Amino acid sequence: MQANGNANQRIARISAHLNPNYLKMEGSSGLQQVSCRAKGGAPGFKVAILGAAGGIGQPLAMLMKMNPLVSVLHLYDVVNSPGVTADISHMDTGAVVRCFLGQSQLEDALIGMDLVIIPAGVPRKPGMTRDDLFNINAGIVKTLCEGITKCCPNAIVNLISNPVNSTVPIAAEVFKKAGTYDPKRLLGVTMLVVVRANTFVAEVMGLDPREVEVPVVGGHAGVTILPLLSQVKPPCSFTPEETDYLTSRIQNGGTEVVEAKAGAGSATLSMAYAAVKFADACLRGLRGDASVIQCAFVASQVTELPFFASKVRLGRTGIDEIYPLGPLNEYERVGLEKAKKELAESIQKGVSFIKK
Ligand SMILES: NC(=O)C1=CN([C@@H]2O[C@H](COP(=O)(O)OP(=O)(O)OC[C@H]3O[C@@H](n4cnc5c(N)ncnc54)[C@H](O)[C@@H]3O)[C@@H](O)[C@H]2O)C=CC1
Ligand SMILES: O=C([O-])CC(=O)C(=O)O
Repeated sequence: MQANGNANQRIARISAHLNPNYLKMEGSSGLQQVSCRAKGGAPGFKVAILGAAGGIGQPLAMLMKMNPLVSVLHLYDVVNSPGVTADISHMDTGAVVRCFLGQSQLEDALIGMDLVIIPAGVPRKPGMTRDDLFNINAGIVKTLCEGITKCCPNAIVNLISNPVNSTVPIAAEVFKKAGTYDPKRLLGVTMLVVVRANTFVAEVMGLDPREVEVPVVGGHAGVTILPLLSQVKPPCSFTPEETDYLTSRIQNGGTEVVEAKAGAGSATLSMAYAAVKFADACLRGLRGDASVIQCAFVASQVTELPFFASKVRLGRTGIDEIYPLGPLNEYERVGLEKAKKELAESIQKGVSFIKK
């Protein structure tokens, strides 16, 4: 009897994580009892996704469940996280998946996390800029970051919500206010523009995109996105027409998807791919792998601006090193000045949102 009692308690505990309403549901199947005897995940990192039921959140959750470095995956949203969690939890990979629904469960979702990925917030519709999302997404990011300060102040934060050029400064100010700010652990995710740049350059040059590396610096909106085509690996030389075409296509890749989706949102699938590529790099850094380098929008002294995207080396405590921009050609120097002007305003807007 005692053994059955313990087993039932285990069933209830595990099932409650999958679906907070489970305890109010009728019956429990034999299959659920068997699953309760499982060990509960391989060794690895604990990752939370905030906004896990969204267009990015769902494929991102699926791909993180497939990542062997993840042992525990917390899926938090203000709607629909039970369905997403139930679905993903059936995948026969190592990570244990747990559901968190609504503001009252935010802190539980965050306790003990090593990495928090934030794709929460509204996406663009045709005709909008990323900055048009500020009014809604700034408040969402502020609330989520307040939760991080309380529950996992040492977690690495990957911030996806737009406008990244302002939401990263917002997050930094929230952390500063709480006394938990560590600039090495806060990273704005600009990986998607790198992924696009690799793809578009490969198309033009007839290369395999997996073998192309384009550094993209600056920020994550319009002219603040600055691909450094003079530093592409393998070394490529572009005509002025190719340079114009590639720079413009990389800067407007997000808008290309927003227009193609015609009101149904912005990039979600390529973004989930990029977010996982970036999160995996952060986890490999945390594990102690050598030479894990990616571009990200971070607190920086590479320019006179307080935040800037450039190549960073990831390590056991987040960012280990931020690389200088390297030699720029005249085209890139002009682009850099334009990028800095717009970036300065977006950064200030984020800072003022918290300081006001
Ligand atoms: N950094 C980048 O490269 C990219 C950023 N984005 C941005 O990512 C964000 C999300 O995009 P999608 O997933 O397409 O939007 P979506 O609308 O499909 O999903 C957003 C999710 O956030 C949730 N959410 C809203 N308020 C929340 C809160 N307070 N706490 C937790 N979750 C909350 C919603 O319930 C929804 O499930 C947008 O701001 C978008 O602009 C999109 C693509 C690329
Ligand atoms: O364009 C958008 O609104 C979403 C985004 O940041 C991107 O796809 O790069």
